[in-house]
Amino acid sequence: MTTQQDQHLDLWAGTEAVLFDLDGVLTPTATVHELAWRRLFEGYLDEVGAGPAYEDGDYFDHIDGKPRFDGVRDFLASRGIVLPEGPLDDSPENASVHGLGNRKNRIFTSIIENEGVEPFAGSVRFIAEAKSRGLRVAIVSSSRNAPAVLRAAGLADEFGVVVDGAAAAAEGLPGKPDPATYERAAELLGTPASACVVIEDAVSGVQAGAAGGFRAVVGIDRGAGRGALLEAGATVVVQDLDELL
Ligand SMILES: O=P(O)(O)OC[C@H]1O[C@@H](O)[C@H](O)[C@@H](O)[C@@H]1O
Repeated sequence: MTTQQDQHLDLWAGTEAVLFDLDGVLTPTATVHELAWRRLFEGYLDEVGAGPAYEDGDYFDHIDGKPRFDGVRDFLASRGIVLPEGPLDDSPENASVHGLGNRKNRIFTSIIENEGVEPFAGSVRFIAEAKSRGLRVAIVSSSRNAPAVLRAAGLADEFGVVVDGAAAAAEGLPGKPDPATYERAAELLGTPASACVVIEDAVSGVQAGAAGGFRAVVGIDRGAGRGALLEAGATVVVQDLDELL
């Protein structure tokens, strides 16, 4: 149980930019990631006969919000399994960190292609409100699929700055919970961290925002749990961005 409480937040006063996580914040794709990870690890644990079985909590405890291959490593570590890294483009059939990550990605992209992506209506309204107030906006996502998800959701033209998993890897930036990707987005927008608000749904992402000295971190509880997000350093926790309009 958390002892943390929401703090007072006057959202618009003193805010010059909003840095949005993508999956679970603007689009319901966090649940698609969650499902793809479940299918991957249920299949893998079954294949190698390792236990304990994959559970819902595993996603939030070891994977949520982190870059793809960190998610593979951290989940396997929870079961005491260490696999070779393999090459970045390792075959999804191979039992390596990159092979398993690529296997998960094959599952994720096939779900997105079949089902499409509809953004959260409250988040679309929030982006419009922020822009109408003259605020700068950026995406900071651990996902290498962020540009494709933004396109599928019809949001690609809204953001001039997108720091995604591929950009972070190319620049050698550590992933969430490290604040480096958020700091890079603030730098690209030309806005000091103290004037940026971070919006996140994952514990690792809230930790990244809290560690970066940003003006505020808004947590959206899409399953991680209100207490866990406050404990991780969220200034306030909401169920939907509509609540802040
Ligand atoms: O495998 P991808 O698309 O590069 O993304 C990895 C991660 O991307 C994040 O945005 C999700 O919140 C994670 O839970 C996910 O595992």
